[in-house]
Amino acid sequence: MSESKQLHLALIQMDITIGEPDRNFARLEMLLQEAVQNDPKPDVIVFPEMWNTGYALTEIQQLADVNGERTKALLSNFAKANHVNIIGGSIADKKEERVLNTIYAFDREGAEIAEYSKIHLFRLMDEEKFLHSGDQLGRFELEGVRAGAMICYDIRFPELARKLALDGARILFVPAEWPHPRLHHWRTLLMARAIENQMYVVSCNRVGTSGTTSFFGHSMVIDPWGEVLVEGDESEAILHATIDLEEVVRVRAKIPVFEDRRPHLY
Ligand SMILES: NC(=O)CCC(=O)C(=O)O
Repeated sequence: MSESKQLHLALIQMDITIGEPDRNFARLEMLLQEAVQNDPKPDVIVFPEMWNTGYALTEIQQLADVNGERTKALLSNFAKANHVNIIGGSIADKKEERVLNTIYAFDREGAEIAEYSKIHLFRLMDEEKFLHSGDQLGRFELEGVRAGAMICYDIRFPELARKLALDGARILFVPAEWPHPRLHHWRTLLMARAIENQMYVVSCNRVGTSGTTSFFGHSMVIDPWGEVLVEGDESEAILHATIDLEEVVRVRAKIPVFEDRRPHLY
């Protein structure tokens, strides 16, 4: 029987004010302080996609965080001061003249453990007109366990999640700004990624509205058997769940999907 490896998670399902990074930084700092007051204290905190600017794409060149410096300073300092891992949602960050949609993650000592820029840009929200796509996978180690990161629209690409799982990921983080009317797609795709890869999926979606677009939250933690451990509604909230990463090993032993694959046929 394997030992358990528990992690307490906090998902900050926040509203985002479009085009106002100062307000969003202030709001996030307040919610981070609230998240670490929970009993049990979280081991990992996660938040949504593009939380610094929202989809202010026509002004994104001016608003994006240059080299992610402001974001990295806040998240690294907070992680170290509170001895907590942070999977920092994603931000609009500017590298030279290019704006990307990037996750920065930090360990309990405040050291950067991951940087992943969204690979698949979402045309329905004009991302491809204003953003550049990343060209690296979101692979990293969290508390000695392999983990993966994808951003929002990326979850429509099962090959990407499978690649991360084949590389050993036991937990997949998914920050998002996923709006109505596609709640059914959001829930089904996240559950499929968890069940088919027999891994934890930790998704954090924003709430609130931007113009005529309304974001539904429904952040979820899904276990490797496909059970939903926690799910938000449409209001701002900090969601908590405790996971046991050894459950991935148990589920993979019960139905050995990874041993039964026959990739030479497909
Ligand atoms: N921000 C996004 O990538 C949104 C993706 C989305 O809404 C979808 O349906 O896919």
